[in-house]
Amino acid sequence: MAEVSIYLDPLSQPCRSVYLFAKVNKIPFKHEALQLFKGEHFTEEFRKVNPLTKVPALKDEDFNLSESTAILLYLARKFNTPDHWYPSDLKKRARVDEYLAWQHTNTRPHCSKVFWGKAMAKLLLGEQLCSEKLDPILLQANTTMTDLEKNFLQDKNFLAGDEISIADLVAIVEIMQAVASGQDLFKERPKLAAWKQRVVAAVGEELFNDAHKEILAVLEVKEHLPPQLVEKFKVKLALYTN
Ligand SMILES: N[C@@H](CCC(=O)N[C@@H](CS)C(=O)NCC(=O)O)C(=O)O
Repeated sequence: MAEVSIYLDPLSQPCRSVYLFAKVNKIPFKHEALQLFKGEHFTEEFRKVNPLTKVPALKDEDFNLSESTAILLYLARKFNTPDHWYPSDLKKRARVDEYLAWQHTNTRPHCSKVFWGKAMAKLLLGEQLCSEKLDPILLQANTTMTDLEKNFLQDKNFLAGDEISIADLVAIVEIMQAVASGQDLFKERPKLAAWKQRVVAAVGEELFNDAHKEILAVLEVKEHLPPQLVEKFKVKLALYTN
């Protein structure tokens, strides 16, 4: 049986959740490293794997799959990972599904906007967005953190129950994107910070740090981005943070 190929760039938060999940579960896979900052996701070769030109993407023989949450569930089912990641119990599974659905319009865009408004703006324009634009973005991200704590984490160890699940991986990587831009969303949130430590312990500190080392150094990126990419990114920044 041929190995599954997974296309990843660690600067991408959904790539990190897939990477963490595959590694912590010792899933054998061919790591296809793509660099978004070099525009490597626009090659003809990658378009054949994912015509949407986004990472992560998976290739399993003649089967191609995009979307991190679909990829996570595919890997969980194909490799029959321990039950706690995506519980077979109806209600426990529904809790994971509930978070995976919610995050698409909450944690994901709201933390990502912090990253674009701070880190990407610095890389593209030399400085973070003005406070008139950034303040509402930060307010939205903080409101989402409150919702996450109150409605999902509550008094449990992890977001969907007392054991770690796919929901925790999908959440932590998004929050870390804001942290990497210099916005520590865990600050003054001891409950959320304690949850983060439990997630780190569950996946292993070494693996967690390995997955996050590039994004945590993103502000030190000195290399020049290809000019066509800078133009694309500037359009996204303007649209995304308006
Ligand atoms: N909903 C998708 C999001 C994928 C996505 O937006 N990936 C970004 C990196 S975080 C990407 O590949 N961006 C490249 C581009 O838009 O040019 C998932 O969860 O996999």
